[in-house]
Amino acid sequence: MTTNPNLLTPFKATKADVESSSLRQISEDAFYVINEVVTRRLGHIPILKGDLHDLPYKVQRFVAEKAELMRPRGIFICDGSQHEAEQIISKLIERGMLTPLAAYENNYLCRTDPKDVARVESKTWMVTPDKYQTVTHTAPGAEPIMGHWMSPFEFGGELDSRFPGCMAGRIMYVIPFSMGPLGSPLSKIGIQLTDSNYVVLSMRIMTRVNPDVWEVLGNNDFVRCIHSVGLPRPVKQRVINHWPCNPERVLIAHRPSEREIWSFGSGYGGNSLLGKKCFALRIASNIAHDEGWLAEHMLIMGVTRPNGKEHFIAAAFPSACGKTNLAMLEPTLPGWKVRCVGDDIAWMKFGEDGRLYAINPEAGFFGVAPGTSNKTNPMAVGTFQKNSIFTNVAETSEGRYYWEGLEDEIKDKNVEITDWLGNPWKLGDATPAAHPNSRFAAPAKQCPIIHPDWESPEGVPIEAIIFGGRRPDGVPLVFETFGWHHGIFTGACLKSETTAAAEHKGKNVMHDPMAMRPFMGYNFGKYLDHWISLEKAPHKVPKIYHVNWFRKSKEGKFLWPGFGDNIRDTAVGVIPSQGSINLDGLGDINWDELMSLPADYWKQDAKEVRKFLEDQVGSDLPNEIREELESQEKRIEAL
Ligand SMILES: Nc1nc2c(ncn2[C@@H]2O[C@H](COP(=O)(O)OP(=O)(O)OP(=O)(O)O)[C@@H](O)[C@H]2O)c(=O)[nH]1
Ligand SMILES: O=C([O-])CC(=O)C(=O)O
Ligand SMILES: [Mn+2]
Repeated sequence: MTTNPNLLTPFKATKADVESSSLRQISEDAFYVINEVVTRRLGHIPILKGDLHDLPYKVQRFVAEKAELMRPRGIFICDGSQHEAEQIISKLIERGMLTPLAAYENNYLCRTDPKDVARVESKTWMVTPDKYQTVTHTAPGAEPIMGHWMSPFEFGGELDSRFPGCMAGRIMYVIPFSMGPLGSPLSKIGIQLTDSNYVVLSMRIMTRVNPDVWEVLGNNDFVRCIHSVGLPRPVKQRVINHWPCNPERVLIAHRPSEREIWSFGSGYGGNSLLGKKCFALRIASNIAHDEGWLAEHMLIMGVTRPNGKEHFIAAAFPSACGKTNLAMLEPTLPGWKVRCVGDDIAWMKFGEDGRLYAINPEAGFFGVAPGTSNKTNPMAVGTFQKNSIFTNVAETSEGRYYWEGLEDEIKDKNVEITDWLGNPWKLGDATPAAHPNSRFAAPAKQCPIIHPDWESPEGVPIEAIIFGGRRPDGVPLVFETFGWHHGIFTGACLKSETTAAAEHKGKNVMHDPMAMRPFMGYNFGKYLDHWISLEKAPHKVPKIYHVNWFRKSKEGKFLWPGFGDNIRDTAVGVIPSQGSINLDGLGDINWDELMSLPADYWKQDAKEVRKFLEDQVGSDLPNEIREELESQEKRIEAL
């Protein structure tokens, strides 16, 4: 394990920190009398499992001070074992929070409170002393969309009104986890405290939870993850579906320089599994900036060509825009093979040989359920046949999961279905059976096409980066960018239709630069500078492409079959000409409509892109990107 010097910086209290009682920490002096302090701080709180005094001192201190703050009825130190999971699962089945899906081995259904179904972007914050560490110098009147800043002072108040006593009557679980293979030079360790059993079970699938973490960690620093469902006992409001949460009081806040995450009020995936978006993207992008690497919202896949040569690709699409599906694609073209390394997050660092190496920091897939079927994504289906948790899907009376897209896989059309809300449901009903953002959490190692090197400590070498989104109009199926700067510019201009992955209503095409808009951990202008700075000797930067599987005809139909057909022969040139992409077996493809560049559309788009960059990145826009903007405008003007 290499030690990140930034993680070792002792806690520096600002004035606001000192004023916030939630942030008060055991002083460095107390460190040396830790046993005594830990014991005093814990007072009467019993340790239900594990021995706190066996853990590294910094962990003891963290656990003790947060237990003193949140006052759980007991502390449970997780070991991540199967036995531990089984104990928790049987308790939750008894309580009615989990339903076994009897048709499979060790698969469970969980229904949340219907108010807690997706990430809450409006309540997700970066807390930095200087506002411009988080957001760019936007034009007057423009509200920054990349990065959501809160001052430490305000944050102190928000914490104090939520966390003291918030775990009363509940157990505080201590989850040691590694993002990335334990001990890899690219991996990082976090400790999550949580009062949610669902989080414990899901973190076991999504990260590496293991007592070896304590040894690898030693006395180094770790990412501090504090999570509470925000409903201390005795509970005053009605708990729906045995899913405690506090939607009115949700807060997901990050202190990047302290490598600390505070999440309150939601039990849902991206808000509560703090290793994922909070750590592996928002905090890690800060660490990556300081250490010269990249933490991105990207899948990682290996594509083997008929000649036997394998190429690794990383691809960034916004939430619910097809990463899981592309990462596990089964090519319809004979002789091609895809193997999956990761489906959501890539940590990438240039190696000494100048190549860009990527690891998947996660250990599982937290994938969108609707639309996933044996027809569209048989490899995902193969992955979640056992040991998986399904959240907010429907179930059949035969003990199977059900969601939109599985209509053709139901053998008995009269089977009884219960929808995600727990109501009887039949095929053809107007309401959806599953929530559109319902998800499966499944261990990556169960994926039939998981890459043999997916846990390789040094990662896999990336040759190409793809950006993409849901663009119903104007944007061709695929194009290659002119080079590193033009590729970054293209990524910065990424747009996509909003989806059910967050609280946005309806389908609006929205900017989602680098597919990172909800996950930006620091100033987006500095982020672009960082990307630009990576092109230097001996780095061999990957080629950058843009794809759009989601273009629609005037009749509103997808022009491209998608899924398994998303891989075709290599395109030569910027936009491939007809005939250069193998379309065998695809039936009627309207090539001209799929690949056209409608001049009016692009002229309009160019104006909008300039306004977006000027408003949103303002004076932080790197010159290199401004130059790309100007050249692109000239090319579009000449269309
Ligand atoms: N038409 C069409 N739909 C697709 C395609 N790929 C994925 N989808 C659908 O888009 C939805 C989301 O796809 P995912 O692959 O789960 O998206 P993701 O990017 O991994 O999403 P996050 O986990 O939210 O980051 C699912 O309903 C898919 O069935 C495609 O090539 N064409
Ligand atoms: O964070 C989540 O809940 C799931 C996810 O991958 C995303 O939204 O991009
Ligand atoms: Mn995602």
